Amino acid sequence: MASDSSSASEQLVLSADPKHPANLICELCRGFYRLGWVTGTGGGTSIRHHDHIYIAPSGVQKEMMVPTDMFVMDFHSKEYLRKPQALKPSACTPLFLAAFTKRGAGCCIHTHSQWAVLITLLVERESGPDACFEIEQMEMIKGIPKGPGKQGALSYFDRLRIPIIENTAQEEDLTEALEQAMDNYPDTYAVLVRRHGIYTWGDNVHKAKTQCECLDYLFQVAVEMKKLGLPWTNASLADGL
Ligand SMILES: CSCCC(=O)C(=O)COP(=O)(O)O
Ligand SMILES: [Zn+2]
Repeated sequence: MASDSSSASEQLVLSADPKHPANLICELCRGFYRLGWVTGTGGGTSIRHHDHIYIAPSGVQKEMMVPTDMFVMDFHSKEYLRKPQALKPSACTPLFLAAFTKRGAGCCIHTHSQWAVLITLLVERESGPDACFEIEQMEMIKGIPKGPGKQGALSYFDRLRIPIIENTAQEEDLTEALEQAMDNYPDTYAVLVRRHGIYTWGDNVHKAKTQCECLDYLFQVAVEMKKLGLPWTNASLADGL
């Protein structure tokens, strides 16, 4: 029979509600796996629900996870309230925390999408604060909000800018650069990681997921445009790029 403390720990993740964060993370990751976003154990997602942060384990097949695999952290103390035995929390945890603390996000998604990776290789600008992917006059730009504290979404004629940071040997070592990119691009809801993928976040799960879908669509279109010699922005059209 389970002890009181182990059953209290299970209560944090066991629910018949499909919208419970522990159920949602498993369901979302199964969908993301089918899109090629979280294959080979890479990528993942984390949800903040009130004062609880739900975090997947590290190095596991993200499409095979069950709710009892989830770690739960207290948002304020950053103490783990639940630590499944023999598992480690995702190496992406400090990056997810940056989205929750610096941006007030309710959900953060990390993908290893090949379209995101290709975009980081196609952006010609050098590394540093100016390294960013830019695109305009694409319908799916309208799926991205204008910025934290701003009303509404970008318009078709707005230019979408997604900063790019350089990859590091260890996932957690990306945290400082990700936070710097958030400061340099106060309106951004995503940061690309060169030769690695993307971190994107939203106010809630629905927004993080749909924003991630819009971005991935734009990255795929942009890669195909590049192959056809088509410019991503009017400025590059004027420059003859
Ligand atoms: C082959 S995946 C390499 C690690 C990585 O980039 C990643 O996103 C997964 O981290 P986790 O600790 O959640 O497995
Ligand atoms: Zn990764």
